[in-house]
Amino acid sequence: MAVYNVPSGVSNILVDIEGTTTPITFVKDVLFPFIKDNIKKYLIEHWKENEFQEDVAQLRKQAEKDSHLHGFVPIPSHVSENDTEKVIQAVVENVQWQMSSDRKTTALKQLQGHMWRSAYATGQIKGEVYKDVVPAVQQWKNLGMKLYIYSSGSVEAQKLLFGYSIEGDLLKLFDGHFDTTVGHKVESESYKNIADRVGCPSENILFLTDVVREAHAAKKAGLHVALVVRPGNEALTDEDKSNFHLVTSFDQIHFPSQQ
Ligand SMILES: CSCCC(=O)C(=O)COP(=O)(O)O
Ligand SMILES: [Mg+2]
Repeated sequence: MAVYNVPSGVSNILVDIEGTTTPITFVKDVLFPFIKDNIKKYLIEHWKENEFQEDVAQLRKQAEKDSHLHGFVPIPSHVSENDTEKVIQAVVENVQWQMSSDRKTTALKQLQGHMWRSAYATGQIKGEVYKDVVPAVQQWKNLGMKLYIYSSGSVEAQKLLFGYSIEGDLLKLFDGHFDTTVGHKVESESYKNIADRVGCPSENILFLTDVVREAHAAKKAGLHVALVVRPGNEALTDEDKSNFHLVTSFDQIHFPSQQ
């Protein structure tokens, strides 16, 4: 795959996680099974905590919006102590249902981030990052680039993945983090919001992602985009390949001062 020569003027880089910095298999085979295996125990242990009650309230609101979807699971109100078991079971089933179709709702992602906290802190899970990521990002930082993460995973989940990574604490590499609270990744408005938040015109931002719909949304907002092709990522059509610059490794991304 060819080198991508980034146009001059780009000073900010926005980076996706799953399929871009990190193998999809890490998310599907490590992070998600942890949630499925531990959800019930977590709900019972954290039921009385304010943070958890807020998570349930958000899941319930999402469930109300989802009532038209096939197989959706409602979460009943918790009126008395007698309801606890019934509500816990509904939350378990709702989370399992959302995860079965890899939904990216903010409510689900917030709960997942909270659940992964102890697994990372105790070393049970370490965030995977492709080998080419850290050296390239360090070079880009040396060139004066600002680096931001934009993932459907909550900001807390992002910080856990990079803070407890197989390459150590990588958080100092990033200037900020965005999740779906800024808008969904397939909507072009989200990229305009990010450009506003970082105080940089869209045309000076490069977005790196594996997902074609995200690439189109960012392009529509005026960002430069490169599609990252990693093992196990979804296959691209010929049209996708002709619409975007493609890279298989971050070291194929060259800035004018490196050329
Ligand atoms: C960084 S949290 C774990 C991954 C995750 O839950 C997710 O939804 C990743 O989506 P992305 O936008 O990074 O492709
Ligand atoms: Mg991705």
